[in-house]
Amino acid sequence: MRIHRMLAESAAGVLEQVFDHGRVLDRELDGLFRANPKWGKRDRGFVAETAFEVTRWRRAFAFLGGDESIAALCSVHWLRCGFELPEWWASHPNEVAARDAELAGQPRAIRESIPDWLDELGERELGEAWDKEIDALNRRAPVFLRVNRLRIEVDGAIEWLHRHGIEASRVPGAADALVLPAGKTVPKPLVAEGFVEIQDAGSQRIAPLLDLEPGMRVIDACAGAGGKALHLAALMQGRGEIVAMDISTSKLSELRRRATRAGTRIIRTDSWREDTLKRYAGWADRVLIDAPCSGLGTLRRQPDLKWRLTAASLEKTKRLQRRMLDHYPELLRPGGKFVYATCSVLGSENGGQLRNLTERDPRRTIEEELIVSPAETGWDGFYAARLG
Ligand SMILES: C[S@@+](CC[C@H](N)C(=O)[O-])C[C@H]1O[C@@H](n2cnc3c(N)ncnc32)[C@H](O)[C@@H]1O
Repeated sequence: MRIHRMLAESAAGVLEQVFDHGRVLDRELDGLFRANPKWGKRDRGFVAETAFEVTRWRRAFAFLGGDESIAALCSVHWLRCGFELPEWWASHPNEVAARDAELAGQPRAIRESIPDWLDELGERELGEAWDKEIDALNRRAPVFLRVNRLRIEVDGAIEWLHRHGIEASRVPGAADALVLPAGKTVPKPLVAEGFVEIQDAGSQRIAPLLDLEPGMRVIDACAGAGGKALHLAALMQGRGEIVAMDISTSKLSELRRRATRAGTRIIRTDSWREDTLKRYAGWADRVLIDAPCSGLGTLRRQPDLKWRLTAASLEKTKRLQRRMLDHYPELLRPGGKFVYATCSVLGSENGGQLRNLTERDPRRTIEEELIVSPAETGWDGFYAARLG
């Protein structure tokens, strides 16, 4: 197999942005593909796969190639995929295959390609379980869909996808979820029809924890582009009121677009302002705090996170989580309930935060707790708990 020069250089350019300038991998690839609309599916696939796999296996590939440069890391990836390295490419590492056998004997941080500080933190917080969780978080994730039950039933969705040549299967443990075969996805125009949303099965476990009833008033306090808000609307069968809040107005406009597509009219967006807490105090039956977090549970889909995250940024995020837990429950009416959720596998962002809260505020009690382990489920890692 031959490597096309422009594609190889483009992949290396993306990696330079990610590794040297802390940019977000997905966004860099999106920008690149928008700037090169003539690239075919295979071209885009080659660039995306190179960028993702080199990001995921940065340290292991540096060990295999004996060189940390982006050119060498790409070479290792291509050699392992069976490509011939072109003579114009800057790096031609030797003995990659021979060093493969030695990789298994390297420290976990190298084998699993994570920064040392993060490996130490994972072990401190998860103990023995860290080994299998980080292994699971380094696997490639399949695409999961959530069937939009406002528009179609699960069997109907399987049938509809089949008619479009996509074989989807049910996911035990996640009622509205479907999974696609490895490497398959749903083309954008099909998603635009509103019958399904792309959403990991682990993420689909969060909204049901709110214990909703049609007609309730719900605040999704960190709604982002609405992955969970749309699910809440479906669970409420289109009856009641959902106020989707976020500090990002651009995410909320994306949410409005998705809500229209999904055929729900009960979601209203309202970006956080100084007086938001006061205006909505005591208003909601349910509040979802889907807090900003390290995102470590989603490393399969965002391997660049591990190179951007720092101990200092993690501490800052935890302080924000704590502030949210101190104030956002004020949005509840007396007797209302809230769910705190993260896509992290770290106890200190999850149960640790809630145990601190219940010590600070004895009125709060944990009613139900959910831990989604990537190693046990093959889904992204999530944590959620409902508090009364
Ligand atoms: C985990 S993401 C939410 C994902 C979203 N709920 C979903 O299911 O797609 C966390 C969100 O919190 C937002 N955020 C950050 N700081 C915030 C704050 N102080 N108050 C409310 N939202 C905030 C971020 O913009 C981000 O969209």
